[in-house]
Amino acid sequence: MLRVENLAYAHPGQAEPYLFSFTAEAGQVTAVSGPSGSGKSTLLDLLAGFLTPSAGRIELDQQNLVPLPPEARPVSLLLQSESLFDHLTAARNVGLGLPAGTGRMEAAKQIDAALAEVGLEGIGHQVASTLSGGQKQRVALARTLLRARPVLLLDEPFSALDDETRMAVRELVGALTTRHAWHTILVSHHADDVEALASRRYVLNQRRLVAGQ
Ligand SMILES: Nc1ncnc2c1ncn2[C@@H]1O[C@H](COP(=O)(O)OP(=O)(O)OP(=O)(O)O)[C@@H](O)[C@H]1O
Repeated sequence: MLRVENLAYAHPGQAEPYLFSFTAEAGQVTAVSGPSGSGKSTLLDLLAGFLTPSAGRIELDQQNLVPLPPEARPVSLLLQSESLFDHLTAARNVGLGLPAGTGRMEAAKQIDAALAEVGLEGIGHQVASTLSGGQKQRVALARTLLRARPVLLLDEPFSALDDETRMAVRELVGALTTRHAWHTILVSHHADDVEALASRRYVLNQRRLVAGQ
C-alpha cells in the first residue's frame, strides 16, 4: 500500500502549505481531481521527488520514500505527451526503461515482450516521430513496464488523444495496473476517465485531499 501522511509543502510566496494525506492500493487506480491551480501537479512532484516536503511521510509498503532522490524512487511518471525521444526508434525508447548493463539479446527479448504487451508488436523499428499519439503513449507504457516500478503517476495522460484512442489507452492502463499490481495515481480533469478507471477518488479542496464521490 502507498500511504501518504500529512505531506506538507508551500511554494515560494504561499502563506499556507498544502497538506496531503491519502492511501492507494496495489493493483488499483486512485484518482485525484480538482480545479486548475488546486495543487495536483504539486502533489505529483512531491511523490516523484522533484519537490521536497517540509514535513510528512510517503510510505510504500512501510518504506519511507521522502529521503530518496527522484531516480531512486520506485516511481514512474507518464505525462500528457512528449515523453519520448522523437529521433529514437520505438524499441530504443522502450529500452531506456532497462537497467544499464542489460545484454543486447536480453534487452531485445524484453523490449519485444513489452511492445507486445501494449499491443504494438512489430513496430519497434519505427522512429518515434512517425507514431500516432496513442502509439506514443503505448510506447511510454512499455518503457514503464521495463522499469518495473510499483508506483505509476499519470498526469492528464489521455488529454491529447481522440475519443476512440483515449478509451483504448485507458483500458490498457487499467489492465496493466491490475496485472502488475501498480499503485496508479491518475490526475485528470475528465470525469469519464475517473469513472472508468478509479477504484478510489480524491478531490483537492482548499489545499487538502478529501474523499470524492
Ligand atoms: N514554482 C512555483 N512557485 C510558486 N508558485 C507555484 C509554483 N508552482 C506552482 N505554483 C502555484 O501553486 C498552485 C498549484 O499549482 P499546481 O500546478 O500544483 O496546480 P494544478 O492543480 O496542477 O493546476 P492545473 O490543473 O492547471 O495543472 C498554483 O496556484 C500555482 O500558481
